[in-house]
Amino acid sequence: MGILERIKEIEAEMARTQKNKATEYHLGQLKAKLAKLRTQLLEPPKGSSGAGEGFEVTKFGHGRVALIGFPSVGKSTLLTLLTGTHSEAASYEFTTLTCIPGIINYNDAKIQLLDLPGIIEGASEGKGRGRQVIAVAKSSDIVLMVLDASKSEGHRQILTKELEAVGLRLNKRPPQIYFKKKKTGGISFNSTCALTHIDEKLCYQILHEYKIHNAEVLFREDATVDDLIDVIEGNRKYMKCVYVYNKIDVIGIDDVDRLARQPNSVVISCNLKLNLDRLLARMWEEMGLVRVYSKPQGQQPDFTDPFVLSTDRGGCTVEDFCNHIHRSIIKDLKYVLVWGTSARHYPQHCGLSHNLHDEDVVQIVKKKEKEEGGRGRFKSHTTGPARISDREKKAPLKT
Ligand SMILES: Nc1nc2c(ncn2[C@@H]2O[C@H](COP(=O)(O)OP(=O)(O)OP(=O)(O)O)[C@@H](O)[C@H]2O)c(=O)[nH]1
Ligand SMILES: [K+]
Ligand SMILES: [Mg+2]
Repeated sequence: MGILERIKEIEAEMARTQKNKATEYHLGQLKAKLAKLRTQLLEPPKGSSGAGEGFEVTKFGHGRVALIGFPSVGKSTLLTLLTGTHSEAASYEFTTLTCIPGIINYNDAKIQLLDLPGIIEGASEGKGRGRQVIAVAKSSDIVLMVLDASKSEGHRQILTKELEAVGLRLNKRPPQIYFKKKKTGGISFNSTCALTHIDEKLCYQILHEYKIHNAEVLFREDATVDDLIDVIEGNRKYMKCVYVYNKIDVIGIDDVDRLARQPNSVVISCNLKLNLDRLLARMWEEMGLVRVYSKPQGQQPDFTDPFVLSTDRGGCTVEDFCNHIHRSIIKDLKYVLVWGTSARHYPQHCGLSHNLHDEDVVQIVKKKEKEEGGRGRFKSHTTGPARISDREKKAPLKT
């Protein structure tokens, strides 16, 4: 029997099993079996790179955003509007058949936006180009789930389920479960709080399903069986997702209002170019990018050309910033001077572990160099965090 048939069989068995205390262990075991099969399904066929023809797009810019949605919700129309790169749009389904990249210039950063074919229910099991599309989504920093505001609200759940089936977790944080495989010693099971979804026996049973007989498990929250399986599998990807309801031009104002109030949602109309600026701002927020402007001694920082750091990729400390410029900088570094919201006073002398904020200005002071005086626009006696205003960015920084 193939993997897909076995998945179907287990799903059918789960559907006909009543949920109660007596079936809890059996259902837990089925969940673990299902998760194992889905992981197997994700392994690329032997001899292939995994991406598939038309989907191998090189990463570009400071971040990558994927457009995921059912066919004809307006993904290509949106890409064309936001990036200026033309992607064919039409009223028939599956107009887009490959991955089409475009670039958004926002806040002096470059963000790669990817248009993708529409996906449908069953995509995670290989329907349509579902597997390739989801692989691209996984390679992104955030997902924009594009939905047709005039269609069923169930679409959001269907797509979320498809993405979850391949190990994507949207707008969730990893479960607070410590898990470590051991060579000997059996299973040690502990928790720091009361557990209402799982007990020692069920935990053992799931570990047994994975043929794990020696391990340390510590629950730091009231987690579920699904959470435990996620931690054991260890291959889950936790991503931010913004739900983008397009085509609000064809629905009533009450419905627009209701959709706009859903969590993590933005309502737009590509046809009327409505609310696209809000969508970009939201995308920027979720990406958590940090722009740092480098200030050479005695000169103005270049406010048009930031170094862009990311908490998810690499981190945002002074050390990360230095390494971003050049690996050799750290060995000659004495300290850095920081202006911006991360500084307690201007300029603050900071070491490698200092966390930088978006729009900070940093001057590197090398071991031999003399530091710059505290005079000028960002005075050293300035107290409290303050954003460097747009006006200050434009005005010359006296040094
Ligand atoms: N009323 C309305 N129609 C829109 C809007 N945006 C896009 N459309 C229309 O929706 C249809 C589908 O648009 P596409 O951009 O091709 O959608 P898609 O999601 O890329 O579709 P596939 O590539 O087939 O998955 C086209 O006829 C668009 O003109 C909108 O804001 N309002
Ligand atoms: K279409
Ligand atoms: Mg399209």
